[in-house]
Amino acid sequence: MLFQHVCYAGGAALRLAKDLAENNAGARVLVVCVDSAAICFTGPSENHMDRLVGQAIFGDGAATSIVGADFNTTADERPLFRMVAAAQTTIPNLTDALHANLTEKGLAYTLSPKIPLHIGCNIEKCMEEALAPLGISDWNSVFHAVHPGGPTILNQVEENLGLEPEKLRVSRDVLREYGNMWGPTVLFILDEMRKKAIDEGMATTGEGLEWGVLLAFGPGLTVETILLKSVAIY
Ligand SMILES: CC(C)(COP(=O)(O)OP(=O)(O)OC[C@H]1O[C@@H](n2cnc3c(N)ncnc32)[C@H](O)[C@@H]1OP(=O)(O)O)[C@@H](O)C(=O)NCCC(=O)NCCSC(=O)CC(=O)O
Repeated sequence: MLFQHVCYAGGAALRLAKDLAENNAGARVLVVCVDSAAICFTGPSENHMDRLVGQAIFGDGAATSIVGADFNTTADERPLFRMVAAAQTTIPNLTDALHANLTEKGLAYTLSPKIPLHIGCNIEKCMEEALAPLGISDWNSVFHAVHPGGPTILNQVEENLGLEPEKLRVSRDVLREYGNMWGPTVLFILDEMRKKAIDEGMATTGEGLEWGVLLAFGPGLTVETILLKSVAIY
């Protein structure tokens, strides 16, 4: 069980499930990702404006996913995305930017106003590490499932990667509809993305594209990066 992983839990759980599935022939791993922002609810404090920010954007969420390797078409199994590679990176010297401590009063967190900038400055390196083996350097040629830590974080990712506005539409839609649900958020985004692809008659689950990335951020600052391959929609 992974617990208290907060915002990058969805990426970490998928990465771990991928390892388990690939190393246990025939295994199907049920990922259950649940977070409740109630654990960090506090009254307003002039000394902790960041907690007001969290209370404004955080939401409760739960999502599940089944992860397997060597899927079985005869059993009517239909994969939605393939996780080709997964990595966790810690951006150095930023342990104070975002941290959460379990206390008697619940989860007490600190959000530096500079989190969006820190993520923005480091995001391209994560993209390069994930996509260089495929020779991809045009970030608009892939689909993006980006954890929407807040609107400014998405703006920074968009700006630093030179993304067209449409690229983060699903991340923005999920943030607007449900809030930042911490770990489950990226699973909501993958689900919305493949539903949107079906509704809009696209060729693949990844907005009609072949390759994509899942990016989840959290305390550390930690970045979970998963290289995804979409699946054709028939
Ligand atoms: C909170 C916002 C939605 C507000 O956006 P707006 O465009 O309305 O306004 P803004 O960014 O100019 O900020 C308005 C005022 O709030 C202040 N302000 C913003 N963030 C603050 C923070 N963390 N602590 C204290 N003050 C803060 C600004 O300095 C500014 O003050 P003044 O008016 O005095 O100039 C945005 O700033 C945002 O998306 N921030 C990122 C939130 C975040 O940290 N998410 C990570 C959650 S954890 C997570 O999900 C994991 C992860 O992502 O790593």
